[in-house]
Amino acid sequence: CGGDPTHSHRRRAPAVITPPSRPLEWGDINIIHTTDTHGWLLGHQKKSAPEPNYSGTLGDFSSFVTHMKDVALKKDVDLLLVDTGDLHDGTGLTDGYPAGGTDAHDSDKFFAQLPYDLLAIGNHELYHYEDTLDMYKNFIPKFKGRYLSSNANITIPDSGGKPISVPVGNRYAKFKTRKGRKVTSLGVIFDFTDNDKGTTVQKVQDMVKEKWFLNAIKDEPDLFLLAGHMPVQRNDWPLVFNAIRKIHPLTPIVILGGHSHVRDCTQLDDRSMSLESGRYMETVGWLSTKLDDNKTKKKIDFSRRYLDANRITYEYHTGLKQTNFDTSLGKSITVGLLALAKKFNLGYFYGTAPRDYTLTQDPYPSTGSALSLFIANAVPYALAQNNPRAKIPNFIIANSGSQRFDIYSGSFTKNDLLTASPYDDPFLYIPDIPFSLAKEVLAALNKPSVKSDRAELASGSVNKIYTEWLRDMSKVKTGKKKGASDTLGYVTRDVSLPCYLVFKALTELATIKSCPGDGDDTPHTPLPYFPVPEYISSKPPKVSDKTPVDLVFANIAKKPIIANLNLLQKVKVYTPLDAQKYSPVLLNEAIGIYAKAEWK
Ligand SMILES: Nc1ccn([C@@H]2O[C@H](COP(=O)(O)O)[C@@H](O)[C@H]2O)c(=O)n1
Repeated sequence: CGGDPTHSHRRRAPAVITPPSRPLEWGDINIIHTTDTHGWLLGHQKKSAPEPNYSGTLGDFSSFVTHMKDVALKKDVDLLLVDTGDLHDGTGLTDGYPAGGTDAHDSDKFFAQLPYDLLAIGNHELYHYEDTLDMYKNFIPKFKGRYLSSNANITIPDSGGKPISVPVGNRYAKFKTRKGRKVTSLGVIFDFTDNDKGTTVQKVQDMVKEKWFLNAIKDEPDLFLLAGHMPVQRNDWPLVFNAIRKIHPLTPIVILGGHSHVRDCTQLDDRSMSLESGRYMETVGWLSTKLDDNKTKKKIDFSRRYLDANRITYEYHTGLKQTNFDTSLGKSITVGLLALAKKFNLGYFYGTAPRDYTLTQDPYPSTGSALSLFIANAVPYALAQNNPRAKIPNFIIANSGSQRFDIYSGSFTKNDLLTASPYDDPFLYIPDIPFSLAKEVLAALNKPSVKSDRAELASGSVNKIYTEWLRDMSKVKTGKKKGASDTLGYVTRDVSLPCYLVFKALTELATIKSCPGDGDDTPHTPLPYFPVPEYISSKPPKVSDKTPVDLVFANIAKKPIIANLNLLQKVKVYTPLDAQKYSPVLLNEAIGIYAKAEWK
């Protein structure tokens, strides 16, 4: 396709699903891993490639897990199911609830029907206090001590009404597998700072000094199973890993990470493996290990695989067919999710999208860019409706991370709107900003900074890790023979970069080794990729640099915008109180309002 964004036959490719290339390798302990599911529980429903690769529903996944448990029984080995967070925010099933409801309250009931052995909290469980409270009261108790939040707390009233801060889930779990192996588990989240009032996140570097932590890791299990919402590269895993290694130099350690939405695998040493399994129910992770007697430093045998989440994959690995694959639980989960979609009116029709709009397969800005559609067309249109300030020139800034998924040509529904743009954030404005200053703020926000990896993650630029992964992938030559029919999809190279440098115990530098061999279960041809800035803006108004404009921005960008306004001028000190509500229209309504008017 030569990078030509208008030449889009690649996106209209027929919806074929390539089967896996080879059977899974089973060990003594085997793990199925999900992460960052973000409400994609009915799977990816669009017909354009690569969406059919990810078309399995949570019901299909449930049937898969049931059959895999049977295979494990026959092989007489252990099989564990683990999730590492971010169940909220991402589709109509989580975000399309009627007024007065709570995000993911209904979809979580389906998730809880799966036999998860271990779960960890994600940052999307902490953006809104009411979501965390709902998890605390209604979801977490269903997992009987296996939902972990080692460093995340919620404040609730005690029996006398006094506020107390308690772990949202459990700090750690110790359990025995079916085969009687002892497992010690933690559930750690990165140093997240955008959490809501009434929730707290303790820095990982402080958590590892806590008495409860040192007590929890004191006795040697057969396996340390560390689940956490934290990328397996460029983050704080080495802090937890090193604390354990100090006491247990030979015990196998498996790390299951998340948050940056990539497929990734690293090894912190020869007796450990760290796996991250993508996002949005696109990927199901597989990790297996053959244990030894923990007497020598020799390499432990690990394998890992990234499965495309579809029925062809599930049937292939369970040796079943269309006709005998579905379990009654699996079927009832899918039927229940479809009923929820109906109840939330997710088929509500806004208009017909005239083409595909993508986040990274088209350049920004361009007519095919979903970011351009949002910030240059939809937001200015939606915010101008019934707005007394509409005649005052404005410059609108949003974080590109606020847009979460592509829009495909054809029917554009409430579910499509919420997958593309799920956040119900308000737009704020600061009046009388000279236009030249407004432009400087945007430039400053997008300036590459020399932030530490930890600060980068805390500031939400995890999107950068994901897009860098897409960029690296788009350069991979798959070596496909002419005429071969690899479909579009992820082409993971865990060895794509020699090694990332990470901070080890905050002082020493250490290298992290990528996992050997090919991780993808199904071969693909990579998608085209174009870079995106972290912040995007509306088209500049046709005014002079001195003209005062309304600087309008998405609520989540308030802190960095005010900080930059104060860095770039000294006439006035801006505070959060200077930011006022610009319009009753919320971020997740803008494209719908535009589509209703423009996409007949
Ligand atoms: N209300 C919100 C919450 C988050 N964002 C943006 O989402 C990105 C983080 O999502 P992950 O799934 O990667 O954790 C990040 O770009 C946040 O700024 C938002 O825009 N509004």
